[in-house]
Amino acid sequence: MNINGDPKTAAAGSEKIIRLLASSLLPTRHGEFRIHVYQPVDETVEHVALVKGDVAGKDGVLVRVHSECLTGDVLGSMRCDCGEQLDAAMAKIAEAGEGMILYLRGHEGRGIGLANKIRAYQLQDQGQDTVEANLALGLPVDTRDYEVAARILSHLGVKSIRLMTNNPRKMNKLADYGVVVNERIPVITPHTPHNIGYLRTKQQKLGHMFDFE
Ligand SMILES: Nc1nc2c(ncn2[C@@H]2O[C@H](COP(=O)(O)OP(=O)(O)OP(=O)(O)O)[C@@H](O)[C@H]2O)c(=O)[nH]1
Ligand SMILES: [Zn+2]
Repeated sequence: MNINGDPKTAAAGSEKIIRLLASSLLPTRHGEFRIHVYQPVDETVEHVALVKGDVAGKDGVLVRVHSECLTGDVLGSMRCDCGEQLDAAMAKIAEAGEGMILYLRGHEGRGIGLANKIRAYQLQDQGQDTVEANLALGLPVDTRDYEVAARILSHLGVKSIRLMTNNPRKMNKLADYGVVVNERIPVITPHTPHNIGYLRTKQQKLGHMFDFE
């Protein structure tokens, strides 16, 4: 794999080439992490790896591959479970003393972007579910790609992971890029009247694994 994006080798294959742009310590509510900012060559989007402990050369590293959700992660929206999942994943990594969050930008709205996600919310307020709303807008249900996550894991020397997700398709998509996923660890957050419909649709139409009591 080409780590630093040497353009000479970029032409050799169709692999996405990533550059490590910057790194620093990052104290958080969940203790100290190291933040790395990556960017694929010829793209402007910046992705984040938030790492705790020494993960290089390790097997079974606890990993959350998190799709950016401005409304849930930053604004505390209760329409989805993203913000709480991110918090729960960081807490679990802190407890374990080792692991990482891969925060993928450009995944907003399962790939349709923020404005379209908000348009989809408007349709959901009129009775459509999260899948129907995307389709009604003439947009795909999920365009997310996980190659950059695989490249970052490889750059950081991670040998295999325990993936924190309720979405088995995410495991498969990472595996398609060569990531060895040893185990899926559920990230279940409490449901509320605001997100129960959304969670049920994810379970029924998108293959997410939840047990509703
Ligand atoms: N299009 C659309 N995107 C949404 C909606 N609600 C949340 N999202 C986006 O969905 C992404 C998260 O995907 P989810 O399907 O909730 O979960 P996942 O990442 O597939 O699976 P987990 O690992 O279990 O969280 C984030 O980028 C959110 O911005 C919605 O109603 N419509
Ligand atoms: Zn969300």
